[in-house]
Amino acid sequence: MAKRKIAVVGAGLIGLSTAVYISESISKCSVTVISDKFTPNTTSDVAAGMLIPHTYLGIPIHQQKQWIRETFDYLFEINNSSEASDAGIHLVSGWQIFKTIPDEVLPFWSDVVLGFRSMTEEELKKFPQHRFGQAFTTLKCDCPSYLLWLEKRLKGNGSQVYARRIKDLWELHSKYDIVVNCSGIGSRELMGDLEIYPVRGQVLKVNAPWVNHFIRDGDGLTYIYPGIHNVTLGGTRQKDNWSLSPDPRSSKDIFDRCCALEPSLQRAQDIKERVGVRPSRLAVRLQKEILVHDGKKLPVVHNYGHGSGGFSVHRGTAKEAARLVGECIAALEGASSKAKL
Ligand SMILES: Cc1cc2nc3c(=O)[nH]c(=O)nc-3n(C[C@H](O)[C@H](O)[C@H](O)COP(=O)(O)OP(=O)(O)OC[C@H]3O[C@@H](n4cnc5c(N)ncnc54)[C@H](O)[C@@H]3O)c2cc1C
Ligand SMILES: O=C(O)CCC(=O)C(=O)O
Repeated sequence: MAKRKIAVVGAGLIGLSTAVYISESISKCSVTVISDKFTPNTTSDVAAGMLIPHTYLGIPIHQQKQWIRETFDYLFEINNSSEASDAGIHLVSGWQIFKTIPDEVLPFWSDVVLGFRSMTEEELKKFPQHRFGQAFTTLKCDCPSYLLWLEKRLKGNGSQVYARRIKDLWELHSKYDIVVNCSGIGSRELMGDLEIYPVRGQVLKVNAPWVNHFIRDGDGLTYIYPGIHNVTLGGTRQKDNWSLSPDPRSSKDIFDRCCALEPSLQRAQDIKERVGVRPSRLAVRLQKEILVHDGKKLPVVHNYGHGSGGFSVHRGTAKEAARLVGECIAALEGASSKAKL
């Protein structure tokens, strides 16, 4: 049986992790990643890389929890292997703090991360403006390192990677049997999907190696995430804003908010501004679609719209996309056997 040719459009966290999952789990296919941008120039490169879930209002909680758990387990295995440093994966402990007691004292993902508990009164003394807090250990990655690691894995198993902008997925029809669309915010134009919208995020990457614990304000706007090479200070969430230029006023505001939580950051050095546009959608679009032109068909699997939580669920959504690709291959095999009869 001939190998089925799969094109994956997009080389962010979602495209590369989906391509890796397909190439490592489906034997009867060859995988090619096609993208107009690669690391270090994708939204995924800007991500803080914290496994800290964001709720998708349009997806059942049990489904989201499964994606988070699959992602946590996968990254935890990398963390415990000799690949950890190359992949940029590490564990990090810290606090999520709240000015008022949240509705969800025990979030649905509390048994996925490690050692989840309420903060003690003693711990809360460090944050006089906050009344409640949660302490836990989760996984974090240095996203540019992880993207390079995923790309290396792909090339190592014989997959191809090409730079090209796709105007219409149908362009890929003559060369590929199945297309997997992981174009993130690019799907707004590529698919004409107006349900996906940009949410601009600005962060600072600073040198402050003495900061070892993460601190996240429960409102999701202010966070301090220590990583391997730097500490990420966030952030902003600006709906319908496409600007990739850093805004100096936002940088000052971020810095001041983070210093209010961790005053030692006043001594931080080498401050760099980074901006990304989150591909936000009520629900991740994870589904099959058959494109039809002049009686010819092209099966497409969509995997885009991960918003603020792409890193936290990427392995789970990659697995689901690969399952849908498997269904497309089975349908193509069924159609070609019927044609031979
Ligand atoms: C400031 C910030 C901090 C964040 N922190 C976290 C975090 O800590 N934890 C977390 O879980 N998530 C975080 N996120 C969210 C996370 O970054 C996204 O969910 C994730 O990066 C989305 O990945 P993606 O691959 O879909 O998109 P992208 O990284 O944007 O990749 C899309 C790819 O598709 C390509 N493409 C698009 N259109 C076309 C086309 N027409 N032809 C060819 N190629 C095309 C692009 O070039 C690109 O390679 C953060 C986001 C921001 C902005
Ligand atoms: O929300 C967080 O705490 C992690 C960073 C993030 O996901 C974001 O800024 O979108």
